[in-house]
Amino acid sequence: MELPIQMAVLKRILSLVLVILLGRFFYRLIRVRMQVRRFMNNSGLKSPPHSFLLGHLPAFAKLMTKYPRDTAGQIIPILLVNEYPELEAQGLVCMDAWPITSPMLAVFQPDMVAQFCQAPSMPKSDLLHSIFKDFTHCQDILCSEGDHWKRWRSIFNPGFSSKNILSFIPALIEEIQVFKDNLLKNAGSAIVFPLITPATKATFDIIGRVVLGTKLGAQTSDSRLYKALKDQLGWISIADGPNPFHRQNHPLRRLALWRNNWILRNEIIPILKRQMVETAHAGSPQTMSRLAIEAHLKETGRTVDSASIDQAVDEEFLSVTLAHIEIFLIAGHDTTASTLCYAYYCLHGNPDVANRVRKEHDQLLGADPTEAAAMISRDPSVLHRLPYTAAVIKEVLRLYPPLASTRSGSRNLHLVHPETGQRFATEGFILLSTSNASQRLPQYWDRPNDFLPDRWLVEDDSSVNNRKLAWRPFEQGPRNCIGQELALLELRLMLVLTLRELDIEPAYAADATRLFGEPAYQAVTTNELTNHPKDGMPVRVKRRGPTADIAA
Ligand code: HEM
Repeated sequence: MELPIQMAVLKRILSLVLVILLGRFFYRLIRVRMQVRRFMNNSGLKSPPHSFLLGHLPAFAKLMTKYPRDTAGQIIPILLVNEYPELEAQGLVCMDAWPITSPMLAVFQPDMVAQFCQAPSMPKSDLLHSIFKDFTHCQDILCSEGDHWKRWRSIFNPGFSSKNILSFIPALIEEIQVFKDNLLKNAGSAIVFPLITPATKATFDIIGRVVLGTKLGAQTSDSRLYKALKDQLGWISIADGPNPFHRQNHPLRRLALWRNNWILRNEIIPILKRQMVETAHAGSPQTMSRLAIEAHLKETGRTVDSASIDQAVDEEFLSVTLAHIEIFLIAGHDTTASTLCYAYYCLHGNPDVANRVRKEHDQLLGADPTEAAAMISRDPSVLHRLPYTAAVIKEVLRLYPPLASTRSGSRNLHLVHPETGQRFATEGFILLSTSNASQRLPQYWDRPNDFLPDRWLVEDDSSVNNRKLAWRPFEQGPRNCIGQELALLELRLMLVLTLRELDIEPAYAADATRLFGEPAYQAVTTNELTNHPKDGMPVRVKRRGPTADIAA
């Protein structure tokens, strides 16, 4: 008799839990939809059709029937503006995709972006915190705020200065040499492979040299650190709404996160401890780990030796430094890798530009490309004398920015359109700086969808001002990318050391899906946080002989 009674009680409890969950869901749904409706009515905002039950999801679903299904989410605002041209004049689009994500204001008018990214720089969004909370516990400078952020940013700023970065060049050359040799192994064969894989491993090894002063060996071995970090990226959530199918609800997620955190800690902390002992003898270049250690030893007035290290070391210092090393390793590799892939892609599609770039390299470094590495090692500052190559990279980042910044809206913040004076409340919204859109707006850019590096060499006033405002791949203001100098220099070096010896040809199928006419569109990529080229950019590699160089 007892069993049926217990079952009945269990059923009741389950029904109650279900009712509570559904109640919470519908309560939140009504609140979100009313907030969005109120916002649209009060601001007089034009919007795609908005359903009370499903928000903008039906409008997005209809829109996406015209485009590849895996188009990266950050492209949707520009597709919406193309679909509903009346939205462009507002400078922003409201996107209510709850319960997939919180409602967002995707802002593309550059002055309005400055109103929440520059003055003031609003706190980072809960979405960003939800991504990193189980990983770095948001103790790093990407996610943190206030005094904590200020203190750590000022510790690391000198490490990312131009001067310090130039002193890493010989180490970077070593890693790029491995990258080139790996590509050359496939040269001349019919092998097609996703370029993003070797590019990501190379940029990972490069950031390892800068951040930890250590060879991480992702390009040459089965690196545990690399594998754990990539696996971790797959598990950290990016849906902040109650989406039942998201990987954040996987029953083994916690275990996987714990395991990866454990591996990362065990790989990185011994390096930090070793460097704490050696720091008294450290010279230039200043790696990020050494900068953190020096700041800590200076503040505490301690010295440590190998005998006392395990007792002397401060747990809190270690965990915050670990969080920073992890965030630098993450932020510093796949953004640069996908930019590199797009650079080869754009150059292949624009042979005249590619020839001009090669000519610039010949003129600066001599006609023999095999001499370049030694010349640059002797005088790394030559990398600052490549204006056309620099313009190519800027143009690549204009067309294919790998990520967008998010901030929290607030009761105290209204965005004001500089021309119309229209005001928009921001409370309850994630604010998205939509660089994909602002960098392709026809009012800021001539022939916005064309790859035109020369636009960066024109000194005419109006276009210079437009460029300053609307080009935001690294965001602007106090929370801009700390690694931008490094990324730009690294990309220049990678092109200089490869472009005259290799032809990297995209190998998409003739009937591949396309966006804006391109098969290499930015696509949703499983287990990655930033925009990657579709299918990792399949390519074929050919070695360029001396004849090809002369012909160029
Ligand atoms: C092409 C390459 C890169 C691009 C396009 C890029 C883009 C960005 C953007 C848009 C932000 C602002 C994010 C936000 O507001 O939430 C950012 C921040 C950041 N980036 Fe990069 N990044 C690149 C390379 C790097 C590299 C090489 C590092 C080196 C470690 C790095 C480290 C960081 C860090 C630590 C922050 C947070 C800065 C702060 O809030 O104080 N990034 N990056």
